[in-house]
Formats: sequence, C-alpha cells, structure tokens
Amino acid sequence: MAPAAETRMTGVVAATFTPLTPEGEINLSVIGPYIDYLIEKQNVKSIFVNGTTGESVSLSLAERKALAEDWCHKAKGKMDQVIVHVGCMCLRDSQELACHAAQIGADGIAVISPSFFKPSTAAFLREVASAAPTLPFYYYHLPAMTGVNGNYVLNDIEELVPSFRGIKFSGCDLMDFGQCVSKSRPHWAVVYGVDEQLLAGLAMGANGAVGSTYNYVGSYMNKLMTAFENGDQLQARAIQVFSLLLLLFQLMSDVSGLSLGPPRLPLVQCPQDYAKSIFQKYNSLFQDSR
Ligand SMILES: CC(=O)N[C@H](C=O)[C@@H](O)[C@H](O)[C@H](O)CO
Ligand SMILES: CC(=O)C(=O)O
Repeated sequence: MAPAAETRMTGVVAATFTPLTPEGEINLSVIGPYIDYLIEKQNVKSIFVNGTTGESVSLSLAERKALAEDWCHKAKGKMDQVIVHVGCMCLRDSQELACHAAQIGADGIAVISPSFFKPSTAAFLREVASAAPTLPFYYYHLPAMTGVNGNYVLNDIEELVPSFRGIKFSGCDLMDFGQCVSKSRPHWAVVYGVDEQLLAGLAMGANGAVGSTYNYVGSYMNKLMTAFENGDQLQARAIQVFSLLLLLFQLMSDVSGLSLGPPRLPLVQCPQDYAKSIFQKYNSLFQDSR
C-alpha cells in the first residue's frame, strides 16, 4: 500500500507576501506566477498565507478571503499544503475566516493569539477551531508581536481542540521550544519560525520550518535541512550564516522578478540604496551555486 500522503505542514514552508498593486490594492494576478516561482525556482511546495509576512493584520476580511481563495485554488494539484492564517482580534471574524478556509479547500488553518486582550486559556483557539472542525489546526506562537507567552496552550490541547495538529513556534526561546517539542505528539507538526536560527530549532526537534525568507532562499534552506538530516553540521551552519545576511522583505521582488508592490501602511518601503545593497549581497553570495 502506498504511504498515506503527508497531511501535516512539514518541510520548508514559505510564508507568502501579499501582492499589492502600486496603488495598494490586492493584486491577485501575481498569485499564479508566485506559486510557479516557488515550486520551480525555490523547490518550495507548501505555503502559509495571510500570516505576518502577508500583512494579514493590515487587510480587511474581504481582502483576506479573496486572497485565501486565490492561493488555494491556484495551488491545487501543484502544492502539497496551503495553510491559511485566520487569526483576528475578534473571535467572530476568526470564525468567519476559518469557516471560509474550509469551504475553499485549505489544508489547514493557523491562529496567532489575540494580543490586545491577552488570553490566559485556550478557549479562543477552541472556538475558532470549532468553526472548521475538519481542518488541521495550528497554533502560531509569536511572542515578540503578541506579548502572549502561552505554552500552556499545549497542555491537554487535543481534548479541548480535537483538530489540533501542531504549533508554529516563532519565538527565540529555545528552552521553551524544547518544552513544546517534548509535549508534542507524533502526528503533530512542530515547525520553527525564526529563520535566522532554524538550525538551532532543528537541533531542538523541529520537523519543519515556516518563514518569510524561504520565499527567496527556500532552495538553500532545503539544503540546510538535508545537511542537518545527514549530520553535516559544517554545511548546515554555512547555509544558516548566509541566510542571516538576507533579511529583507523587499528582496523578494528583486530576486523573483514578481511585482509584489509596496507594503501597506503602517509598514513602509525601505530606502532604495539599502534594498540595492542587500540584493547585490544576495547575488554575490549565491551566484556560484546557481
Ligand atoms: C515576525 C515574523 O515575520 N516572523 C517570521 C515567521 O514567523 C519569520 O520568518 C521572520 O520574518 C524571519 O525570521 C526574518 O526575521
Ligand atoms: C513567517 C510566518 O510564518 C508568517 O509570516 O506568518
């Protein structure tokens, strides 16, 4: 019997940018070419849409739905996993997005904790998950943005949220991450989300990586994961150090040639000189291995 298809978010997952027109409207026409670029040029077959990198907190519900639908439809049959982030401050909004994600054929949903009123229990997560009970549910831990340090979330979570299938851990505290790994179950995804120290996350037990930089260094990070699995620490470290030099959202437009447009306020574009210098660095680092 053929092995069951992987139904978790694993491997290298790109957290996609939201393409905007120069006027700042969502630009769905870029999504098809974006998916092809990730598959063909970056060897990345799973995406995490409408997350931090996708600036979901700066988008309206209608925009988030239109984007999620387009990503899901255009990735169908091409990509392994499309995870839709549905976190909002308002429970009703999150439930609406969760329900919509199920209708459009998403492979899973993820939720960043509400952060204005900070939760002390997993009840918010339970209520969002119950709006889409058939979809794998991931908790997205992002303490630097939310101020919520809630790994209480994992205690007996499957009793509370039967569809719970893992955590996307975007914190730097590796002791905390190690505790999450130790509480995880074999069928969960425990993916690490600080691209700059993915190697450390792998050493602590991550079974995947989700991040913004995998849009443009995904193929190298795939090599990092393979080197780690083969015990080649020197190679893995060398790739990790490369990646540290390339932390710039704007790099994606330059590297891919896709027109992703400006970010949406309150974010602003970085100065042209700086963007140019990082792009030059990218080219000089990677020209030999391309
Ligand atoms: C706050 C944020 O956007 N975190 C992303 C994922 O969780 C990361 O992929 C970072 O963008 C990346 O590590 C660069 O700092
Ligand atoms: C990096 C990530 O996972 C996000 O942008 O949400």
